[in-house]
Amino acid sequence: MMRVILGGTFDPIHKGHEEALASAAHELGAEQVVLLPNGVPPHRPQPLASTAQRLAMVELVAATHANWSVERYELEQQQPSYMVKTLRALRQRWPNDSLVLLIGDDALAGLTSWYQWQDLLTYAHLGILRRPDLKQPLQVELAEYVQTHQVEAVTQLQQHKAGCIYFTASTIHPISATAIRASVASHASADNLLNPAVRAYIEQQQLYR
Ligand SMILES: Nc1ncnc2c1ncn2[C@@H]1O[C@H](COP(=O)(O)OP(=O)(O)OP(=O)(O)O)[C@@H](O)[C@H]1O
Ligand SMILES: O=C(O)c1ccc[n+]([C@@H]2O[C@H](COP(=O)([O-])O)[C@@H](O)[C@H]2O)c1
Repeated sequence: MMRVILGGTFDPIHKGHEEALASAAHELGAEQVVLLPNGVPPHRPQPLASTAQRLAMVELVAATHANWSVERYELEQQQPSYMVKTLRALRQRWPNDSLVLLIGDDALAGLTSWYQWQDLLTYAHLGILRRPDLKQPLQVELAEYVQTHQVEAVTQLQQHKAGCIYFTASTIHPISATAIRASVASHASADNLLNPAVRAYIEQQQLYR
């Protein structure tokens, strides 16, 4: 069985996340889709919404798709959310599954700053979502690493449980949570960028105003 995982701050979760995830899951033939909200993001300012609110929004989105679930592991930890530690824990829980961690290619460009980044592939594959406007070349060490582990066929992700890097066909829509928070704060409409259930929740909780 294959599980695709998208980790994020989700402040809030938006259609960019939702559509990229649905399309990548379809392309890879994944049976399960896992949304992984982080607890204490190690690498960025802390979220505006509370942990409970971010979790509620992610759960509203998961509920609108068959086979999508929310993984609370990082929310239950007191320490910063280091992905390698999370994947190690998820690997113990799902020893026989193919696990594919999806990240944007902007995140890939910064991968060497992640805690123990070279161990990520011990526990999962990396599936890369492409940002068409990003033409930033990878630094040499990372480019070589990618070349060593890159596979061209989805079947290789299905046949192995971890260890491969695969560039998905799904591209990143130019939607960001930062822009959505700014729109809500200035009373501009972000309606078509959000799942309707999340839109209603933000309104009801008076978030980002
Ligand atoms: N529009 C998008 N399409 C596809 N993937 C996205 C999009 N926006 C973010 N992602 C990916 O989703 C993951 C989690 O993103 P995150 O929660 O930080 O959202 P964000 O919109 O980038 O937030 P912020 O603007 O607050 O930084 C990352 O791997 C990121 O590359
Ligand atoms: O493990 C790390 O060191 C690490 C460093 C940066 C980001 N992450 C995780 O990567 C995912 C995407 O993060 P972002 O906000 O950089 O798009 C999210 O789940 C973060 O918690 C993880």
